[in-house]
Amino acid sequence: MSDSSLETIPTVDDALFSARDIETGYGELQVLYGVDIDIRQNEIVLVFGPNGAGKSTLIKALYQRLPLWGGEVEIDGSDLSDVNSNQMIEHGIGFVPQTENVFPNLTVAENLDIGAIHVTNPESRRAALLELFPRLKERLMQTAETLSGGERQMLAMARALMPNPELLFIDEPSAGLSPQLIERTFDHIAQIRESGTAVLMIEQDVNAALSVADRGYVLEMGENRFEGDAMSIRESQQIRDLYLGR
Ligand SMILES: Nc1ncnc2c1ncn2[C@@H]1O[C@H](COP(=O)(O)OP(=O)(O)OP(=O)(O)O)[C@@H](O)[C@H]1O
Repeated sequence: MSDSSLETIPTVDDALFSARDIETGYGELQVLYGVDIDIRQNEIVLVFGPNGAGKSTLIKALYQRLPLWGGEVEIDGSDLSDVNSNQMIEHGIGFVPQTENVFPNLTVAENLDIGAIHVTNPESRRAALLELFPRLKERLMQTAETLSGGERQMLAMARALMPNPELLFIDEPSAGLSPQLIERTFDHIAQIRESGTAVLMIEQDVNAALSVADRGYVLEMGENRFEGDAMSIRESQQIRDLYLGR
């Protein structure tokens, strides 16, 4: 399949993060067949595609929550093949999973403190993040289980941002949120980029995600199908018909 209206960007030569030929799966089931992803500094990159394409599998593999069967992952030129997911933050990469991304019985403040494990100046970092997420400031002593869905998503992002990662992976930031909250969540993701953290996100609400993304990759049946800048994707009739029809 090809789409002449979509500009294909060859390998990015100034990438902060690069993944090449990623292969993985579950038991006997191979899900990814040689996927490539590049992320530049201060860039929001969106991965989208049909259900079952392997998007969540990809983000888990890139964060080493799933063993790689093949391929290479690098940040700032250093190889991450032998780095486990608990050490990823030491290499400047944070992760906001779709579920179980906060400690429900702990307060907002305690959740942020837990995110501060590798932070040299946690007080000033916390203050900076509460500026970014003022809603959390008003709820510091409230337990995470009592937050609304949107507030919980903010807390999950703030917690992952405490160590000031260079790159944040976010799995389905809009999952379960109302349209108004979806818009606010993507505004926050744009602010995260402004504050100096690049973002790789997977998102079903592609139109909303493209409003802030710089580039996007379409994944289909475990392979790269298209890649391009967000405007090319938005303007591609073929991509609209194939992937944005809902
Ligand atoms: N833990 C697992 N064990 C076995 N197979 C799995 C597991 N998780 C996912 N799969 C399979 O891997 C394939 C890709 O799933 P994945 O969740 O990565 O797709 P996705 O693109 O994120 O889909 P969706 O948009 O529906 O969330 C699917 O066929 C799925 O059934």
